[in-house]
Amino acid sequence: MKAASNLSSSLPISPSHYRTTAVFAPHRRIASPSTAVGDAFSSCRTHLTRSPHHRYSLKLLRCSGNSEVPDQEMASTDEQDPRIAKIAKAIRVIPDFPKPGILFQDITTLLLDIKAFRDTIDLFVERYRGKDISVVAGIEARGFIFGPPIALAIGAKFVPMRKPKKLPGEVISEEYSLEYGTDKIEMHVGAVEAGERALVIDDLIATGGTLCAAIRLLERVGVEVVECACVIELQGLKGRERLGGKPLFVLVNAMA
Ligand SMILES: O=P(O)(O)OC[C@H]1O[C@H](OP(=O)(O)OP(=O)(O)O)[C@H](O)[C@@H]1O
Ligand SMILES: Nc1ncnc2[nH]cnc12
Repeated sequence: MKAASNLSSSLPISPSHYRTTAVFAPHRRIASPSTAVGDAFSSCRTHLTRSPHHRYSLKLLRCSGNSEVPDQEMASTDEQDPRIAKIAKAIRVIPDFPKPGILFQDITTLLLDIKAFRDTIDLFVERYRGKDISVVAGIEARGFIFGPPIALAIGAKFVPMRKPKKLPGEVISEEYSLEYGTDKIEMHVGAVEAGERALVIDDLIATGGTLCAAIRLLERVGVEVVECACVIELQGLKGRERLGGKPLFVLVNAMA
């Protein structure tokens, strides 16, 4: 198998696409967020800039719930979890896929890098273990890759949230808007019970429409969505703002 470090060095991208941002939990409290869960889960955002020569420089942003204190230089990089940079580096960026103008964040290369993949799961597990979460709801398709190992590790069940007409049993569905038109996600009736605490997981947040629909679907049946978690957040699309104040935890920030 090709070494992970070589995967990203062969990326067909121009230097202007190399800027990536990593967000991580340094396991300490920073600011006091307004949401109960935000206090327990306050997180720290680092901006990680990859030069054409694959060197990284780091800047720290403070982040609590959905609000940030922008651009504080880090005094030192000691607080940076070293796993984050390697995860960011293992994600391949393909320009003009699936259509011109889209910078596609390809997590399949992260899955080839055993250490980076394991670190990705571990970072989420470290954050959510012991938080009384009984449901990990994963969004089709790439949320199915990250959700199950997290669910098993924290002792929660995994509930797939699927595209329409894929689930064989009785479903409830929630529609959401796309750039052009609408889409739907569905969940089996009876998969969750009112009063359960859920984590919603996906690989990536772009406009936030998908996560927003997942939150609505779970809340309609009385489930408390504790937090949403993604490996990647596309900056500039304001997906976070669509989550109605629900906390969002991401590992890597990338350019849309
Ligand atoms: O924040 P949003 O604008 O809603 O976009 C994010 C969603 O888009 C991607 O899935 P996609 O719809 O491409 O489906 P796939 O995972 O089945 O390929 C991604 O995996 C998220 O689920
Ligand atoms: N730029 C992107 N890369 C990967 N998945 C996406 N889903 C929506 N936008 C995406």
